[in-house]
Amino acid sequence: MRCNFEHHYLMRKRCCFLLLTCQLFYSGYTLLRDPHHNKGLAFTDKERGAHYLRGLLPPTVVSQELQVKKMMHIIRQYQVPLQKYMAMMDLQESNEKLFYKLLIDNVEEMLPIVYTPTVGEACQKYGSIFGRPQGLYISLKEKGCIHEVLRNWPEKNIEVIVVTDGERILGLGDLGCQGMGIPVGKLALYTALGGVRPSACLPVTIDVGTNNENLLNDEYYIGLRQRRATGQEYAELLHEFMSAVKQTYGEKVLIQFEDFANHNAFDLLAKYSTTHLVFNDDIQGTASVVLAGLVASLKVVGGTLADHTFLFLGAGEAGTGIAELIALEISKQTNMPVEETRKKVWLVDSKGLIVSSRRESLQHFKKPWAHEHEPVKTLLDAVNDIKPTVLIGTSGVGRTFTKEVIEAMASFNEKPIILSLSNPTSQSECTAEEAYTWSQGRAIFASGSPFAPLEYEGKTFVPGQANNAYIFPGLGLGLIMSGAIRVHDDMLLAASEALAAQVTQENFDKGLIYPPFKNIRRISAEIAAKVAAKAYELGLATRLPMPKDLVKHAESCMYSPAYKTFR
Ligand SMILES: NC(=O)C1=CN([C@@H]2O[C@H](COP(=O)(O)OP(=O)(O)OC[C@H]3O[C@@H](n4cnc5c(N)ncnc54)[C@H](OP(=O)(O)O)[C@@H]3O)[C@@H](O)[C@H]2O)C=CC1
Ligand SMILES: CC(=O)C(=O)O
Ligand SMILES: [Mg+2]
Repeated sequence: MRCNFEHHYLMRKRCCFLLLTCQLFYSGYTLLRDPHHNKGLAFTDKERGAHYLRGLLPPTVVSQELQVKKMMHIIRQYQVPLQKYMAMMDLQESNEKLFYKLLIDNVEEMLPIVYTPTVGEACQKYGSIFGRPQGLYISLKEKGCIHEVLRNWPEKNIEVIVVTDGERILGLGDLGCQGMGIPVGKLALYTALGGVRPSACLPVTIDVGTNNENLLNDEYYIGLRQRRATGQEYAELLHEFMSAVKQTYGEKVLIQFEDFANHNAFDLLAKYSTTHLVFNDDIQGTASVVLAGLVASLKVVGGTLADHTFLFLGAGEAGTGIAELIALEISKQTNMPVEETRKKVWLVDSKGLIVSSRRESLQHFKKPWAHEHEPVKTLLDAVNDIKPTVLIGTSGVGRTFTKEVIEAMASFNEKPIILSLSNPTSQSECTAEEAYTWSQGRAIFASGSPFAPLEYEGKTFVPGQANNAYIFPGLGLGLIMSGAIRVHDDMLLAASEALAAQVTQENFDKGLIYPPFKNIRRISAEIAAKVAAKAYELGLATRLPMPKDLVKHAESCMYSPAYKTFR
């Protein structure tokens, strides 16, 4: 479809006029239906009088706290997590401040609803539960006019974009256009966990089709009904998008690539990391959070990172991204070249252990991990041969850490470190219960999606959540507040260090290697401060001069969900 520029110009003029008239008569019924300003029953009598709300609300006036309490009561009555998700999305669309207040005040309870695992189910069923559209859909139909499409978005001062093409949604595969739930969910966390203003956040889904036959045959599917565009057609659409974003929002807008398939993810990151403020959360955010957990766990297992041996199940974005950051950190600590430190890390993919005899047929991101070793087919054999101290699941395939695998880990490690990172819960390589039971309570365990605390032989274990949600909100805030123009690996290391430093003895005593999410805003401020400091140190910051107290500055930048008083 071609864009008619003249028509678009006239439409924009009309919109500006409407906007002005909206501002002039921004009251009454319209005000109640504007999610950014609506306060529902919390409008005071004075506000009701001044803004033509009399009679549009029942007479009682309640506090925001009571509204949160009532909403939580309603949400807790839903038995099905997807119903809770839909209630939350309705709230976000009707009263944004109440949505964020509720999410911030009940973060541990609500994170599994707006994020993994429930967001995965929401994406699978997005077509059926689709109500009001959230985010911006850029499909092949928009080719040639993406710049104009971006201008249709109501907010102009965008600071963060989370973009997916829906091809690898969590461990659920290709969900096409229905992947939109992921950018929407991630950006809700940017605000709730990192304090970035909601109006500065833009969720985007690039729709180039889907290869998911079920969706193509689903009458409720909301995306393009065609197989995925690839090659030049794909690259051109992505390039137009990346250029249009920079043209529209400037070079300081942060673009987070999320849940792209690995055959595009690495290339997109390499291509745009020198021209845009961009990072890939699955490769880099995940690496930073896992490194933090590993550094923290050294306090329990002892030794340095270099004393450990790491084995991954899954050698894609998450696996090789984490592997590289571990190797980089060991290299920094030991002054050994990274080519040497990589030898501490082994990866298994769907064909077995990655070894030198497979080098020729390996994708480029696996080649650095093809060490000298006999071919090994199964994970169990790899565990028995390599004898890792740390086992990390990034395969996207559930229940692949079998009893035999975990028992083997526990047979040569006093405290085996076992991380099942794959999401959602159904794809986790093992459950918390399996990790603790099969290791006789000795495993140090964390998972990508949350597991409830459990008892084993009279002791309560609290499984931690190793999820990039600890990192990207603080990382993003640090980049934004320093006006950074590029993401550098040292910023990921700084974020990791800041997170590891937040784990307390009390957390360790419960078996945690991450601090609880209830303190996440303070943690994000610490991460943001360290990231911003690194941006200034590297000469990549543009907001000068550097504030004296970066943690305080980060806190002062954070969005507050408290209602404002209207005159
Ligand atoms: N906790 C967190 O914060 C995060 C978790 N994740 C999760 O990690 C998982 C993987 O994501 P990502 O790395 O991006 O995906 P990729 O598709 O890039 O990589 C998956 C890897 O797993 C391998 N694999 C698949 N099936 C098997 C199997 N049966 N046995 C051994 N290896 C297998 C693939 O092998 P091959 O290359 O041979 O096909 C590939 O190397 C997802 O479930 C995702 O949700 C991702 C990011 C963050
Ligand atoms: C957490 C995340 O980014 C993923 O599972 O893809
Ligand atoms: Mg992801």
